[in-house]
Amino acid sequence: MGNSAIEIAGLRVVRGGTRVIESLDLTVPVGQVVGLLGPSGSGKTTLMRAIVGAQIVDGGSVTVLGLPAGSAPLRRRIGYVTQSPSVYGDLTVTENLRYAAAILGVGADGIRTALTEVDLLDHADQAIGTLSGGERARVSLAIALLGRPDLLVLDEPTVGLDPVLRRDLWNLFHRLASAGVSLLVSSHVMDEAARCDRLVLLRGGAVLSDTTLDELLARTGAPDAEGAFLALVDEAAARDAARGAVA
Ligand SMILES: Nc1ncnc2c1ncn2[C@@H]1O[C@H](COP(=O)(O)OP(=O)(O)OP(=O)(O)O)[C@@H](O)[C@H]1O
Repeated sequence: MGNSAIEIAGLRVVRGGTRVIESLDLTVPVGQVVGLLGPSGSGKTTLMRAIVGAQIVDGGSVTVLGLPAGSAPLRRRIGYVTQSPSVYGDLTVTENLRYAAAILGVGADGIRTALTEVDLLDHADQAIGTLSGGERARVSLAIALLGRPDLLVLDEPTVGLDPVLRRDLWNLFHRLASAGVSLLVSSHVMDEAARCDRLVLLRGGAVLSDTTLDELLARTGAPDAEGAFLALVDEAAARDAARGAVA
């Protein structure tokens, strides 16, 4: 697997007859927090689905932890949190974790560790339906952490969270990365870019840029990630227009 958690070459995805991703190449290094940023509809969720093996792909290769995406041995090694996580509202936090833990063969200690990591021990016996949105989001993350995954794929995990919780979660992501976990975290909140080791900017199903925030700011001369992203979008649109003029 070398130093890459994810290697994607020439990925092509068609959904509902629409070409959503066209020839996408991407490398996600091991032990880093990589942000996947881009406007609504740019293909973030589709790309994540392809990485976790939940998306039929039409071409290219997706290699995850050295294995083809979707391989059975990867199931335990990847933690995936979707935008609408499925937890059982009438069960308690612990009961939900116990259910997932039984599938993964994880014991009571593992449940306690996961709850501690997301700071939910105080809510362990509370029914999911009575939790706040932020608490519920952390239950999903705790479930994803249960199998001690090598790769975490998190689809907008901080949506709707207050600034304190968002900061705490990003601190947790970096603690996990320091322990060797690789994280791919999508967001369309550009101020979260500053918290990532690397940034992948998507537009129209293609990678517009894959670099560090510092390099991105230096390259575009923009004051922040949002400005840099807009500069790159304008640059790409100008290129598209020039190509159209030649054709
Ligand atoms: N089943 C489908 N049929 C047709 N088009 C689809 C289907 N699923 C997704 N798409 C289209 O694929 C594109 C990418 O969707 P995707 O959910 O990956 O974007 P996203 O970047 O995650 O968006 P958001 O930030 O809003 O969650 C969108 O234009 C969407 O409308």
